[in-house]
Amino acid sequence: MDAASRLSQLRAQAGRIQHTPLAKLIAQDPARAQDFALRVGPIYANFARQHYDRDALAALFALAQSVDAPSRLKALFDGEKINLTEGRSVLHTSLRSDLSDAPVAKAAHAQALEARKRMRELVDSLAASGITDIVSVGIGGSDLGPRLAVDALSGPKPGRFRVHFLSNVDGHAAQRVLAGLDPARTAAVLISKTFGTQETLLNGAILRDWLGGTERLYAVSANVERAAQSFSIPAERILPMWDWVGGRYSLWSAVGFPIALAIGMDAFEQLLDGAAQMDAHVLHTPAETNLAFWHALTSVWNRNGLGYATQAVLPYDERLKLLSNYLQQLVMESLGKSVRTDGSPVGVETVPVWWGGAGTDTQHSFFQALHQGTSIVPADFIGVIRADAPYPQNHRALQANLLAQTEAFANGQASDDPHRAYAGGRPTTTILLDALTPQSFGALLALYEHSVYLQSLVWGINAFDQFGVELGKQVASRLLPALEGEAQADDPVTRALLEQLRR
Ligand SMILES: O=P(O)(O)OC[C@H]1O[C@H](O)[C@H](O)[C@@H](O)[C@@H]1O
Repeated sequence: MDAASRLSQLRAQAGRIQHTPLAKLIAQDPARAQDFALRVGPIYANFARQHYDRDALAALFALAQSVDAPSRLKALFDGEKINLTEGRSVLHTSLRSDLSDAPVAKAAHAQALEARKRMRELVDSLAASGITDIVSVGIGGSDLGPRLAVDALSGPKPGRFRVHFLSNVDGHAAQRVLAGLDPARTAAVLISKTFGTQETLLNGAILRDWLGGTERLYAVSANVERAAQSFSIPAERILPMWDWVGGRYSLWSAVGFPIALAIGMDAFEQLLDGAAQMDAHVLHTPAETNLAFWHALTSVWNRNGLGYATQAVLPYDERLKLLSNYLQQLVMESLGKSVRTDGSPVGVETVPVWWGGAGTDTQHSFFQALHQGTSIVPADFIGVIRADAPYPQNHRALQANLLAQTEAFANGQASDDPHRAYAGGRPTTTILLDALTPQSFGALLALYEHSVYLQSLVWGINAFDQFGVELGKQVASRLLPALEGEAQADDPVTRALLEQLRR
């Protein structure tokens, strides 16, 4: 049976068990509490509270085999041009791992090591200077990963530098970031794969003028010439990236320069080691015991089997509060497609809307809807076993809440009063990190990356292009003159709005 038929049969599979309460599925097969769980290094994940059974899982693993998922994973690591619409290799794994003998992957790994050496030298030279603050200017993939990593991994003690992030083209963002900073003690890193992104070029110009010149300006780009020309930055202060790294997969490259400045180069390399550990697991482990396969197939089940339209990510750790922002780009920019790589319609639903936030705060905002709303929202709960904060009673309370929520979501609670009844049947995966370290954090992000790629294989879509974001950019550049002068817009509604904006 081909993948398309297997995919469309997931609905029938789901129909078989959809009306069996999740709590009953678990009670009928209590061994799933152990059997539906995996550990990979510092990460433990338990899928027992997903609304499937062993037969459904068998169908999902058969689906993965029918798209040759293991050999296509190898194709990614080997640097085959799997980004078909742009004719590119996709080698973010070569930034942290050396798992392939293919010459193109070997060459990419060598380039990555060389860039890392230069990055260490730049970190050291900045550390030896009088600079106290770094402003990282970038957006999308050139912002979200470093911003998350710095927030997650900066310890309670101040590091060598304070690292600030500037992404939004809204001038209030620049105003806020620069307030209180001293230009004489600040350096700026302009990060842009293309060096053609409007937001980054405008904010970069603000930084250059505010710093009073280009002396403390650094850049990271795949377009070194453009970076050098447009901002007069000398080559020794520009770190490279390459067209074989997608923006949303790039924090492992020199795009991670702000991470290395915030937590140190050694800790940055530990982050890469954690991702490398996950890479080796995902590449070398059979699907049935492979964490990325479990994660990806669970997402496909919730989307195409059960038909759930959104997915939440709920870290029970304040340090991971930006994870949902990061995953929104990783997952939704990668999988937000309606046509297959050959241009034909996908024929099934693809990416759900990803959203979330940190517990326990979110319990007091949107959890009501998750417990009793009419839409069922599958969720990844992420907890940390060992706390590093000095308040053990708070950590126990945090963990109790995580356990309580996932249990209540699954089991619900009957009541004669419909207002006080909980239907249950809300599926969750619980992911636990031994501790939040650069390694475990790197492994976690690599897990999500691989899960995204595996989902794209099942749907037959290209996870590595993002043409959908281009149209808005084109229209914006057409409309800019209309805001600056008298030019008119063709669209009648835009014209009416322009009249208001020009008042
Ligand atoms: O790194 P840059 O070239 O400046 O691109 C920054 C971002 O902008 C684009 O709109 C893409 O949608 C993102 O994938 C990319 O990460």
